[in-house]
Amino acid sequence: MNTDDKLKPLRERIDSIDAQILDLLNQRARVAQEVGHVKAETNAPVFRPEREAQVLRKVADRNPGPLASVAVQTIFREIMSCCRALERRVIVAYLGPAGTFSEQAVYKQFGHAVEGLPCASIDEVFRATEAGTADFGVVPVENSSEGAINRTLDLLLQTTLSISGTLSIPIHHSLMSKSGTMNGVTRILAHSQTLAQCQVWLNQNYPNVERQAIFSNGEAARLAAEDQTVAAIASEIAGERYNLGVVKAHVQDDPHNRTRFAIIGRLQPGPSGKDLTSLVLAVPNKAGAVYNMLAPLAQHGVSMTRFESRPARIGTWEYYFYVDVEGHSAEDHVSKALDALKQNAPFFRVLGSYPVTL
Ligand SMILES: C=C(O[C@@H]1C=C(C(=O)O)C=C[C@H]1O)C(=O)O
Repeated sequence: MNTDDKLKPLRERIDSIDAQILDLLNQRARVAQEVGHVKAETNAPVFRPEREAQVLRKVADRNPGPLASVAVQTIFREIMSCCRALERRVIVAYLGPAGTFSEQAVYKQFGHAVEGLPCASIDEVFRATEAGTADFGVVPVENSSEGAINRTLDLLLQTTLSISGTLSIPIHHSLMSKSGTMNGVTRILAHSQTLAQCQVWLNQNYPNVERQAIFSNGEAARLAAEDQTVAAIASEIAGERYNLGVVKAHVQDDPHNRTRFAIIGRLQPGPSGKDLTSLVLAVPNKAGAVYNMLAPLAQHGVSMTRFESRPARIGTWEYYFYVDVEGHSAEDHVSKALDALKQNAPFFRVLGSYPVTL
């Protein structure tokens, strides 16, 4: 038997399985439409991150292979995105233009059946979400090599929005230009964070080419497409969008470079069984204050997963502390710990409780 003869029955089996998958997908979609009708009657939120997190955890737990659990979750993320879009297409603001890592974060969290709303700054992402132009916003919170994104932390302090999720994505930067070479290039453009993340490599390889910080890597890529004297450092997705050639891939100094993003919105997700709570607080400037502030967490068996201090440039306090703890504020032990924290802290705000995702 030749190869084609051997493949024919296997392909027939795949065709018949595909027909069943298609049928099941549309059965699922029709149920999601019914969910949509129920929600519309009560004006209930379309996107329920705690439910989606549970669906994704369940498929990973049940997955017998040979497909990897992350692969199955990626597929189900998109299935849920399409089902959700039948209820209503959710609008998500992010730091634009298209092609930025923030846009990748939008798709990783919501799947591709959303309407992305590119914004010119982190401030504008908050504004568009607060004004209701967007249902949610996606903002960078911290980078593994460069630390906190201070503008986001400051805005989180003032906003009326809550955090309804966080996610982290690998950040791989490439040096790109229209010709795919550095011939004739006199300037390298990127966001200041990106230039900082690539500075050792740039010092070694292009010490004499001028570097210019601009508001986004996506914009750098767009400008490089228009100007032969400009190279951009950006994601390869941004490069593809603007038809750039890669001079050198992976030019970030840390190969494990990642950025964590927060989803902000008016929604306050319910408990999913595996959640985090983000809060911000301040303490008086005296000995032992931070120690005393955190004691209630240990007393109530609540683990802290993140602790970040930020000099207060706004408000009355010298430092604000951004703290993530395990659990949901609606859980008894967490709510008791938070009440006790509040007693010791002259400034205290829960930024949100939300499901843990990969
Ligand atoms: C179907 C629902 O609406 C959305 C879509 C979901 C899905 O496709 O499984 C899950 C949660 C919601 O974001 C629901 O709330 O159950």
